[in-house]
Order: sequence, then structure tokens, then C-alpha cells
Amino acid sequence: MDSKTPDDGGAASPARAAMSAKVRERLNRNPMVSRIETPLIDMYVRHDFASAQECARLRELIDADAQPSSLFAGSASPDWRTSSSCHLDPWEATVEAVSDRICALMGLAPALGETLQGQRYHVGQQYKAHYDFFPVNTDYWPRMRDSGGQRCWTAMVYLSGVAAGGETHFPHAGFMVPPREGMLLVWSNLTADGAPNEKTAHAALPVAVGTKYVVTKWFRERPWTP
Ligand SMILES: O=C(O)CCC(=O)C(=O)O
Ligand SMILES: [Fe+2]
Repeated sequence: MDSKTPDDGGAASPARAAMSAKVRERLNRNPMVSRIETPLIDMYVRHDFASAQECARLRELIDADAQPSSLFAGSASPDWRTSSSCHLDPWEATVEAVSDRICALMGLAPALGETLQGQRYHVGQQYKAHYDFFPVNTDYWPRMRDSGGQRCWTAMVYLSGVAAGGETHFPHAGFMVPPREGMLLVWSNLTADGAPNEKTAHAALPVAVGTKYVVTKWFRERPWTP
């Protein structure tokens, strides 16, 4: 880090690299967790992470609260993210239990994690390709830098299966993940040196049949202070 660009979340960082390595090593040691074989992204899957009852409860909470999803870059085209979403109450019992288990599995302090976000996609709804890390050339980056810095890891639990469509598509890595109830998908948004990894671009493809529900938790490099 040079003094002209203090804490540039857009570049390599030993602190972010160390955080990534710690999580990676922990996930590699967990026999319940499988690594998705791609050299481009650190990505892992854990089946049956959330129970059917937990998924049902989280879907119910999302149905009660979801509003049309917002974007950081509010000027993007109106069909960019057509799902509905909400921030779930962190003190609700199921939200707290699932959130705590995500932190424990990853070995990350709960303070680093943003509130669990719920999201629902009806037929035809989607979230086009985007990054979960913050591009540092945006007007919102200074606020994000000061409220915990980069989003280093994404953890997402699928709360429903979908009969057709709705896959999470990683175009650079050349694969897609079909929603499966209870499955946790985890990936690093960074390269091994702690810089944003553009190969992590991903999209939620339009749902063709059914309704897709997910919860997502993003982990910052420093404690999240909204
Ligand atoms: O719903 C999905 O499959 C992906 C959601 C996503 O990328 C996000 O919420 O950032
Ligand atoms: Fe995303």
C-alpha cells in the first residue's frame, strides 16, 4: 500500500490475502465441504447445510419482508436485478442460527459479516452478471471502505430447488450451480494476493419454473459498521 492510495480495496493486500488463506485452509480441512474444481475462483459447496424447517422459515421471512431489490449502481438498466430482497432480522432465531453456523464453518468472526440478506426470484426474475466485491472507482466505495472495507467472501444458502432455470452462473469459470434446497455455496471474491478477482463475476439466471429463494452473507475485511 503506498501513501497516495491508502487502503486501496482495488489492489493486492497482505491482510486480505491472509484472511482468504485462513478461510480456504479451514474449508479444505472440512470433510463435509467440497471444493469446486476451478483454478479461477476459491469456491466450495456444502450440501444439507440448512434443514428443510430452516429453509421453510427463512422463505416465510423473505415472503413477509421482500421489496424490489436495489442496486448500488442505481443507474443500471431496470431489468438488471429483478428479484425482491430484504435484510433479515439478525435476532430472529433461525436467522441467527444459520448466520452463526456460516461464521463457524468459515472460521470468521461474526463481526465481519453483514446481516443475512434474503432474496426471492419469481419466474423470469434474475440478477445479471456482477461482482460482489466493491469496485473502488464508484462513488459508494469510500463509504464501504469506512464501514468494513472489501467484501472478501460470499456465502449463499439456497432455500429452494427450482424446477428449471435460476442457476448461479459463473461465466469466466464456465459453470453454473443449480439451486438445491439447503445447499451452501461459498466463494472468495479475491485472488490469492487479496485483490478483487474479476473472474468471480456471476449472475442469477432467470427462473423458468418455480420460485427461487436464497440468503446471502457477505464478509468484510474488517468489522462491518453499517
Ligand atoms: O441468486 C443467486 O444465485 C446469486 C445472488 C447474488 O449473486 C447476490 O445476491 O449477490
Ligand atoms: Fe452476487
